[in-house]
Amino acid sequence: MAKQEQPGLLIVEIGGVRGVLEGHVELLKKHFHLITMKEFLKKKERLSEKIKSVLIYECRPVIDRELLQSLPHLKVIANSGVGVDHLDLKLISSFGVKVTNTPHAVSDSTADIGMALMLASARRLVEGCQIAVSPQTEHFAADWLGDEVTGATLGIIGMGSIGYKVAKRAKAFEMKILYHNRNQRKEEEEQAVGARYCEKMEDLLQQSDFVILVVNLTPQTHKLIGKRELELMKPTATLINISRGAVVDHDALVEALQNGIIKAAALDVTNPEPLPRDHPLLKLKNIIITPHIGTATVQATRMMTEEAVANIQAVLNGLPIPSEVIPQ
Ligand SMILES: O=C(O)[C@H](O)CO
Repeated sequence: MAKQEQPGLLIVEIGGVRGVLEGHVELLKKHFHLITMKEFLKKKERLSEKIKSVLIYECRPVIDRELLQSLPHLKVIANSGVGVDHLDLKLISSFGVKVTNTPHAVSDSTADIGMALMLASARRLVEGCQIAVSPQTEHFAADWLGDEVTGATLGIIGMGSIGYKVAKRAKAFEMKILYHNRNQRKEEEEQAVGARYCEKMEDLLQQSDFVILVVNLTPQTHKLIGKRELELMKPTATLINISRGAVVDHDALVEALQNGIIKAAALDVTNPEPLPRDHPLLKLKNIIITPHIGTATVQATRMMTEEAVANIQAVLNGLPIPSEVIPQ
């Protein structure tokens, strides 16, 4: 019997910052015949009929009308990661192509980064580290004190799977938990972690010592946090962003941090990434910025690839899709 040909999976490249991790290639090869974008562009005529799925690794914007037109048998674009703001969902769906993402794989590692940023900011870890390693340091004494998160109020904006994992961690730190969700109250999660729902985001902003952003980037959440929202926050409060940079108005944030409207910020995401090297946010002392490393763990990246494979297989075999993204 002739060996059945593996379905062709188009990926951007292998390795480097845009590519599928080298360590995951074997796993993918078990299920698919891998075709890199470079190979595809060279042999478009021959390969376009063979490709049924595309794997987008992290948030690389490579899907446009021209590519979609050149893949007549494409069934699914599997996004490795939860955020799909880099994809034009309506355009993709108009080609009859499904989009999937990996919300389960990313939730623990991204929630961990949220906690890490909160703790690092509260205890001024980066400044402390600089004192400890500076050649100028003669004795270990900082002329400042940090804050404890125990007993403080954490406001979670966006109680999805990552927001809930943040809440579970915050409960273990004995924090008071508030949350706001645009559409849906999450009563089960509320009870499990003892969180209080704020129907109005304004109430959460006014009451929280730490505000963490865990929403998807959509036209509704673009610049969700601007001058007005920052002014509602306590002057002693810290803003943490682990969602997408564009959820926060950066000019308003610079102003708020410079003028003591809020105490500090800790961002794993900015707009753009990276920020231009002369951006005013990079010059402030009361900010911590990390380079979008929410999912940058061995475990999460592996699970992301596995979850993407499961999604693709479900689409190709006409089975229920574990994580389909439906255009709103
Ligand atoms: O969306 C996600 O899952 C992360 O930000 C990685 O891109």
